[in-house]
Amino acid sequence: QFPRQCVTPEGLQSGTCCPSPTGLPNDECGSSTGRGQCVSITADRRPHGPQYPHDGRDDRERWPLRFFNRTCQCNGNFSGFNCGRCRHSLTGPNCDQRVTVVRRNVMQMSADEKRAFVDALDQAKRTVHPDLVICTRRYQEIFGPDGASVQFENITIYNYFVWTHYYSVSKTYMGPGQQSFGGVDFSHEGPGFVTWHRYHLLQLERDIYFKECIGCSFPCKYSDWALGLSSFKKHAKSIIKEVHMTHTLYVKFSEEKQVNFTLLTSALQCTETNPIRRNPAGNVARPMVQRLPEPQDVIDCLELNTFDTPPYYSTSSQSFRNTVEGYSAPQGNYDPVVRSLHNLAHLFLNGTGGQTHLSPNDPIFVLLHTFTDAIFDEWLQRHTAAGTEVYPEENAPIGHNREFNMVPFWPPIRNAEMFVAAPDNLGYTYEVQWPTRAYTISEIITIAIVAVVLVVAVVGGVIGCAVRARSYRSAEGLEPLLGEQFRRYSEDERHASQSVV
Ligand SMILES: O=C(O)c1cc2cc(O)c(O)cc2[nH]1
Ligand SMILES: [Cu+2]
Repeated sequence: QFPRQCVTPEGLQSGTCCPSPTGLPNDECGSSTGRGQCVSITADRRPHGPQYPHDGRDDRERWPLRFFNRTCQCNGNFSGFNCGRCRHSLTGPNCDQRVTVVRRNVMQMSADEKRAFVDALDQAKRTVHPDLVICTRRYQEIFGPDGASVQFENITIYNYFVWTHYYSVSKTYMGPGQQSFGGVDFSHEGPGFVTWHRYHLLQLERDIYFKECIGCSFPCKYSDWALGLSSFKKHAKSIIKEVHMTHTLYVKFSEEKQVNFTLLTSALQCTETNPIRRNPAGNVARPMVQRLPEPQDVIDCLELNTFDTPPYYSTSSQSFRNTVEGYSAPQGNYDPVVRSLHNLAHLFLNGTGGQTHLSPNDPIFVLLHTFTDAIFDEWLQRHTAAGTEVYPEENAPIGHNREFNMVPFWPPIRNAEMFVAAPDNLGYTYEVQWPTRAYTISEIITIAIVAVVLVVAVVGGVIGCAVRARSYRSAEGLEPLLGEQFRRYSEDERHASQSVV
């Protein structure tokens, strides 16, 4: 989560992480070429919700101040931990060329395209992250006994994707012999769910194409998990087939053993032991999660106009966020036994993909979350007036306030920065055919009545005209012509006027 250059004992003691993109002296954050400068980090101070009552205990509070308090602030179109990259949607040596990538349905890709996608993920599983390393201890323990070493490790690009999710959901360590506190989640059960997972995917996309070049991209793919189980047999392009596609990946991944992180002691232990498990058909003991969401669920959820509602938690009702996350019914009403949309898609997998601390290990996570992000983006676009002010500024669960820096990303990035329509601001669009609402019975009846009335009116009008035209034509033979009438009238008038004179 921090740049390799910054995690030296001196770097951590100084609290400053402002590397140079060129490696030259006096060029922190590329300041010599005007790319950026080193500044103090601001972290959200607003109150968080009551779910987390242990302030002061967790390294992730007011992220990332426990580790660093100075970072690069990049100018103009530059971005990245050392201002050596471009902002999302820009590319080129001067970051002045716009790029937009299209995130497509994995089922509509050719076999070659699918293979390229799988290979890219597979390579990400084996390639060490070029910039970032992870801490394997709590802050208190990161300095070795000699003070000259620190506890950080290299990690591969895909495993970094797994680890960031794990770190964001892990429990708060409460001290030796004490049970960890589980009522904390920096990426789920709050408004930050959509913004956190959006950045998570963007970061994977960028890391896979870490050597930025014009025309290079690795757009995430999605799978439409809202096809519904009933559609499985009907749809040749069903999610089951796509599950098979990722099974290839699954085999490759399992050969290398999976990362399984467990917080057993104070240390963040990481062991690559378990294979990915996925067993949708074996969900028999859990009838509630034996189905997938239906297209109608997506339609209903997109019709919720309020982004989030107090308490901005997994108990919120009539909240678009809590509905797409899947803690309320698709129509928005909270029900503790309901699992819908995104959560239902996770739980349906019945295995690795259904457990928050492990789920990104299964690469289907990328497809699942890309579709979730597509729904979020569609909501943002349908609610174009939804500026960041509709995102709660305070009293959301810890980590979820609008200005909170999302844990554990580096450089610091606030929830608000991801609450923007992707095509204009983040350089990607979705190719999705959104389902449309079927008419209700009463609407069908209304439409039928209106149609009948219209037909009657039109037919009546036509008949009326025809009758009138006919009677007019038949009267033509009896009545004098207008010219004649006029002539006779004029003659009468002339006689009258002559008699007056
Ligand atoms: O129980 C749930 O609703 C549930 C499981 C699960 C796993 C996961 O990785 C998520 O991101 C969410 C989630 N919800
Ligand atoms: Cu998820």
